[in-house]
Amino acid sequence: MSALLEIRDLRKRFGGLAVTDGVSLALPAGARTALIGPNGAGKTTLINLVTGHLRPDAGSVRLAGRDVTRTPTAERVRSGLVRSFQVTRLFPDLTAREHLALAILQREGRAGAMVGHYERMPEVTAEIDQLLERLRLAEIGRRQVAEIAYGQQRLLELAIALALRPKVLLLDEPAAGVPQGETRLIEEALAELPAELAVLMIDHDMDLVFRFAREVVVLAAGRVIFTGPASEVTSDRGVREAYLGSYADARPAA
Ligand SMILES: Nc1ncnc2c1ncn2[C@@H]1O[C@H](COP(=O)(O)OP(=O)(O)OP(=O)(O)O)[C@@H](O)[C@H]1O
Repeated sequence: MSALLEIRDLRKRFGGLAVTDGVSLALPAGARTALIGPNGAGKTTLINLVTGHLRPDAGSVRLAGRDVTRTPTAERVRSGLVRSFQVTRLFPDLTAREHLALAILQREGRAGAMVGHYERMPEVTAEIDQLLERLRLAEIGRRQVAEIAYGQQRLLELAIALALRPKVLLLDEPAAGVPQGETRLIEEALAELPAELAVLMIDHDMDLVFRFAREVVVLAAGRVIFTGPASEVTSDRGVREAYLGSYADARPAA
């Protein structure tokens, strides 16, 4: 089957620096791929090129076979290319339910101004209930974001992303900043993502990477230096020496 997300020979320079230097990768349906690499390797830039927040100098991005290299971000989202919202993009005085109503209305192409009336839309409230249940957030649905724990805010980001019905989901350090006791809930939510969804996750936490990802892509100085099964990344000499440091002896969870 052809890839849901296909990146071909993508290039981006900032001044004299080739930050994305001929990157190609493909995610089929159901992919669980981690994008790792040292600070400054170009991970965030690559994600920004894929979402359309940045424009590449060369190369292409295809979504479900369609070239979206020049497509505006909002249209990519509507086509199923979704990046998880960051906590910093949540509205502190809106409730979790209101955030999900906004995402659902946006997906349906209905005006955000209707969010004040969403409780009178049974199909919207039913979907909100389902999403909250799925992310174990049912109890805090009516609380303002400012009042809920940070781990719950990160679960809400995932719920919002799922409300947009993604085909491809890009996750930027989904558990970063979450206190130890709450990371299990995030990992459970990640483990329960729809099977057919293609997921690309950036993370520095190698324990999380090994538990989540089946495939790992290692980026260094803007180039892919390894693509392969998570079980093989730590035995790759170049990756071991240059990029995993103290994790070089780690092994994927059985
Ligand atoms: N808008 C920009 N203008 C100029 N240089 C930039 C810009 N954005 C990123 N860079 C540079 O590009 C390189 C790659 O940055 P990027 O943030 O993509 O790396 P990263 O792998 O995500 O790093 P980290 O793990 O620290 O988040 C860095 O050297 C950074 O300074």
